[in-house]
Amino acid sequence: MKFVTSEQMREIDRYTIEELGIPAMALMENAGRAIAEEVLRFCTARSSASAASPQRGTAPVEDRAGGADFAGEHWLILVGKGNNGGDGLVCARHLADAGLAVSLLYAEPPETLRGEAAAQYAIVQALGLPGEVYAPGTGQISGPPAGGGLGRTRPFTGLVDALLGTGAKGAPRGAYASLIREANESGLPVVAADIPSGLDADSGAVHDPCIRARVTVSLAFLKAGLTQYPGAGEAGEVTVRYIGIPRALPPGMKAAGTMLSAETLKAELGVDADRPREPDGHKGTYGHVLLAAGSLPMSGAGLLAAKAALRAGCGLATWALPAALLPHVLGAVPELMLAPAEDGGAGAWNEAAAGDVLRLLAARDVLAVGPGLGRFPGEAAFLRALWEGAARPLVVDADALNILAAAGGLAAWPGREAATVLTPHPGEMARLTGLSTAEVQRDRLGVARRFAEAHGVTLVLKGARTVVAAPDGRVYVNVTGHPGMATGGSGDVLTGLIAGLLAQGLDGVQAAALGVYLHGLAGERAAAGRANPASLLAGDIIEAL
Ligand SMILES: NC(=O)C1=CN([C@@H]2O[C@H](COP(=O)(O)OP(=O)(O)OC[C@H]3O[C@@H](n4cnc5c(N)ncnc54)[C@H](O)[C@@H]3O)[C@@H](O)[C@H]2O)[C@H](O)CC1
Ligand SMILES: [K+]
Repeated sequence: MKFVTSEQMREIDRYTIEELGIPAMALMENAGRAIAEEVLRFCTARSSASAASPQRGTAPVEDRAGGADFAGEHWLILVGKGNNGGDGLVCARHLADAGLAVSLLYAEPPETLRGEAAAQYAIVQALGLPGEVYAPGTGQISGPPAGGGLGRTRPFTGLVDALLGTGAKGAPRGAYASLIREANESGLPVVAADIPSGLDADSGAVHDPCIRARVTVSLAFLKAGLTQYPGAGEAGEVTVRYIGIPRALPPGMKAAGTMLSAETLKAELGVDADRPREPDGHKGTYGHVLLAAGSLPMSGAGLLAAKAALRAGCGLATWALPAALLPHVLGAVPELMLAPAEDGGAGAWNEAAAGDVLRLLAARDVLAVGPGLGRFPGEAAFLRALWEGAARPLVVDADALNILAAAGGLAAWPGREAATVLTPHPGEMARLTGLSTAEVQRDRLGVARRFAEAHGVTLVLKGARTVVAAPDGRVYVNVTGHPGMATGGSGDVLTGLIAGLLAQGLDGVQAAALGVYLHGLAGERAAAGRANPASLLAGDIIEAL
């Protein structure tokens, strides 16, 4: 599934209306109807859910006749002054025709409505749908007994947020802000039109206030801000509804990004998650991964990454580690080959060890550097030697990223020919970019895309809804995963997994996208198998691969 920015959506609207000639009124009609259908779906689910779990001891309920009964529903439509509000007016009409009680609450006097929204206002007036202009603090939403508003006769059972859509700029202002606060305080379920009002449609940042929706009906295309937290968390269940805007983007327009799924991996990246193996495959067919990882206090990171690479299906894996550590990890993973890097007996890395790694790499296909590497004198020269000397696909993670950042970041480093994948978590990304972690998290999609394009690397910005940004600007968002995966070593597993896929001939973007997808899927499966998912260990993810 593709997603777009609000600016792209405005251009898509313009192109559809002005170049293709599809009337804006038709689009608004379809939008309002789609939102109404999602409200009805919500009501039906809620009533069947309550029916499904009747209070204990109540009298037997006669089996409901087929069609749902919405007689008990009273929905309040919060109407903004733009076309989002117009969608809400159309929605109101369709809900009324489905038998729900419907009332309208206008953020601003409806006389300020323009264009199609004004035309829709005239229709709801002709139909006599009750409405009031919002008066802050008069309890119009809270209904009886506190307020004397529209809900005085019958309490509301739900709200439609048609206040602000892709035309919003900045934090909700004035009446919109207090209306959003009252809506959230009412505790009533909210179905948001296009996006929850108060959400930044492009980054997923959440203004104060922002509607907390149970359902968000994204019109025509998924909006970028709905793919990243915290916005994704405020949107509730997101459904994208076709409203008559062609699914093909206007000529020359590239979507802001694509949500990863088995289908998009195959269609977009030519990667088959369940790729069958050739019958005559042999160890050499599937590549050989070299890991430069581990140090005295963190030898496990190297083991996890190496094991994950093998589980990813590479033919062979060699773990280069400081010589003093080697005896202690002998046999830990029998399938793994070990290679000592000169450490002077300290169990730490040093600048000279880069030569050992490059010599080993000559007979191997991929290098992953970073898990458990630690910090050490000569670290920058060590990493630079690998960055420039490794004419192979390279995965850079963890301390290698921190060393890179401490050495001044990639701006001063030469571009690399071979595939290069960096896998920072938000804190490491902050150090790499000089931003604060909060600034990274406020615009994950933009920060990742700009970095990947600027430095010609594949950038994996980890976290819920991991972002994979390609050197050519393509952006993918991963939706697999589980909170239980926020555990030490989970990142080491991902590094090994991506390296293992690179060793099998995938390019940087393919390996990163498939890697994050499988990593999350494995985490879900590992968590599902545990009574308490919080007890998940990184090793469980490897076993689930
Ligand atoms: N254009 C189409 O063909 C379709 C549009 N659809 C819906 O329209 C909205 C976008 O509508 P737009 O008129 O551009 O703006 P909004 O309704 O989102 O904005 C409302 C209005 O509010 C003012 N405003 C902006 N920012 C703020 C703020 N921070 N606080 C208070 N007020 C603000 C400003 O005047 C805006 O104009 C889109 O989301 C769809 O819902 C349909 O999908 C059909 C096709
Ligand atoms: K909205």
